[in-house]
Amino acid sequence: MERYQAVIIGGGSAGMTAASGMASLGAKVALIEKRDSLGGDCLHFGCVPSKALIKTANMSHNMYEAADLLGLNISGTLSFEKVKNRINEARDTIQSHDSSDRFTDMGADVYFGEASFESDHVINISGETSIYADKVVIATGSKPVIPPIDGIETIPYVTNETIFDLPALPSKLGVIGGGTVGLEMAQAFSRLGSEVTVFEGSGRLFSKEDRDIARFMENEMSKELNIELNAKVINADYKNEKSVLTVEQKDQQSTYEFDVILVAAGRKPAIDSLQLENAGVEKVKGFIHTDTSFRTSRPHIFAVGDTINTLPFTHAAGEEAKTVVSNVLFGLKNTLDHSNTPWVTFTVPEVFHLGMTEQEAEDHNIDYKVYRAHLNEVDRFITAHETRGFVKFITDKKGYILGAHAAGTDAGEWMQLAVFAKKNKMKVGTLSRMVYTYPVKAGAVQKSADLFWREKLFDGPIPKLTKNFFELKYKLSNGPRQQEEQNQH
Ligand SMILES: Cc1cc2nc3c(=O)[nH]c(=O)nc-3n(C[C@H](O)[C@H](O)[C@H](O)COP(=O)(O)OP(=O)(O)OC[C@H]3O[C@@H](n4cnc5c(N)ncnc54)[C@H](O)[C@@H]3O)c2cc1C
Ligand SMILES: NC(=O)c1ccc[n+]([C@@H]2O[C@H](COP(=O)([O-])OP(=O)(O)OC[C@H]3O[C@@H](n4cnc5c(N)ncnc54)[C@H](O)[C@@H]3O)[C@@H](O)[C@H]2O)c1
Repeated sequence: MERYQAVIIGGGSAGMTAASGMASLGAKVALIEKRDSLGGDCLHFGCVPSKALIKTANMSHNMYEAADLLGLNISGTLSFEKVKNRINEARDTIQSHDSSDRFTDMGADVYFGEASFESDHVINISGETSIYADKVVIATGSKPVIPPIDGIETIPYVTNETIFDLPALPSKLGVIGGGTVGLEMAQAFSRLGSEVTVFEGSGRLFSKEDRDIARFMENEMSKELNIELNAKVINADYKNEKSVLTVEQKDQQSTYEFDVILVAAGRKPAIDSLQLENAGVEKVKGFIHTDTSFRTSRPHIFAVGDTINTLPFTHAAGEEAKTVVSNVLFGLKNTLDHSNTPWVTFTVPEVFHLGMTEQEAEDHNIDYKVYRAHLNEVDRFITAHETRGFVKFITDKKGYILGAHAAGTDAGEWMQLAVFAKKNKMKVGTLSRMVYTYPVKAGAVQKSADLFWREKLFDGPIPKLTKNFFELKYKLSNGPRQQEEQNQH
């Protein structure tokens, strides 16, 4: 049996990062992936195709909006095949960076097949090969949750794993779940021309966001989508090639008919086929349980990415995998603090999230301050006619950044500044004390940070003191001159 110093299960964002780190340090490493190529959910069915779709949908939407504004005529029908080509081109380009050859060149052995634990040190691959692992990293990601709706199995619903393969643009799309996947997809399809209805079981959208951002975004989304809140889908049926959903809302039942249903009701760790019980790895609430150094209940087995209950994002998975490299190879206990890990929801406007929301500051009884700027005060947004949105910094009473949140065009790009400042324990005022090129979108950060100094300079005792000082100075310099003038007369 081949023996490895580390075996990584799952060739997605986390697994590839861990494998390349360990192989680059010279360890004997195996990477196992159940699909026939590396890249994981992010590349094949997640971030990459969704962001390519969103960009294409926004291009089409903006073109119609511009034509309307500038008096142009646009004719023709959108080719969904061409939309898919753009998605596939993006995916193929990134896939080429994630080829198995790259890992083989680094010295890792790549196995394609489904891994499961035979024992705590022996991993079986598709019932064919078994390999021995001194240490194991589980990085098998997550999969969509299919809610227990009566008849759901009778309708040809899609998930993020199949929506990018639809043969045609649906004219009516129903989305079950108004979370990140649901809203990003719903808006993109709406912007391509589908009529989209989102059914959200809870009473609000953007529930993990700061309340002001969530309220603002809910309003923005309602301009383009039919949003049904507190909506419980209780039945699904397939009639005359249409999916019919029965929805309960405020004790009333209504039926809706769609060409396509997207199920976007959350995700769960993809760990069922691993046979964790053979290795003695414990789970809590369906996630693999780890300590802060990503060790599971078996200290030689580690878990990272979407399999554990941290932040379910590609960049979080990557950082966890980087942290685990030295823990696996050198027995260290490095930890990772996700309080400085941001996330972005790629709707229009985009939503940026870093750290504490105002409600979390309240809940923790923190004496906090809010510095807020609206995009309609920022020249770059005014010139682009993109003034919808705002920035909100939450700080402690001295001005140290606890959280930073924004909604606005490209917020995910220009708010990145806040991550640097927070990670380096800076006060919000520091973001004001640097020169911003005029006019840039990051001017919104400067505008909110300026308020820190404005408050210090103009709301405290300083204006009174300076007023007294200038009055005195004026008197002193004017007194002798007036006397001189009188003497001359
Ligand atoms: C539609 C959508 C859009 C998203 N957009 C973003 C975004 O814009 N930004 C962002 O940060 N995050 C985004 N995410 C989340 C992101 O995709 C995940 O957080 C990230 O992929 C998690 O990485 P991972 O390595 O843990 O899992 P994955 O990338 O899913 O990798 C797990 C790998 O393990 C393999 N595997 C599973 N079981 C086995 C087994 N038994 N044996 C061998 N291999 C196995 C799988 O085939 C897969 O390749 C999005 C998710 C979705 C669904
Ligand atoms: N831009 C990004 O970084 C990005 C994009 C997409 C996904 N993701 C990641 O993927 C994860 C999963 O996304 P998601 O949208 O699938 O999950 P989610 O947890 O964000 O949202 C699921 C939503 O579905 C609702 N829901 C659940 N069951 C329902 C039912 N039966 N009827 C109606 N509503 C129901 C929930 O109330 C929730 O609002 C996210 O947490 C996010 O981390 C990230």
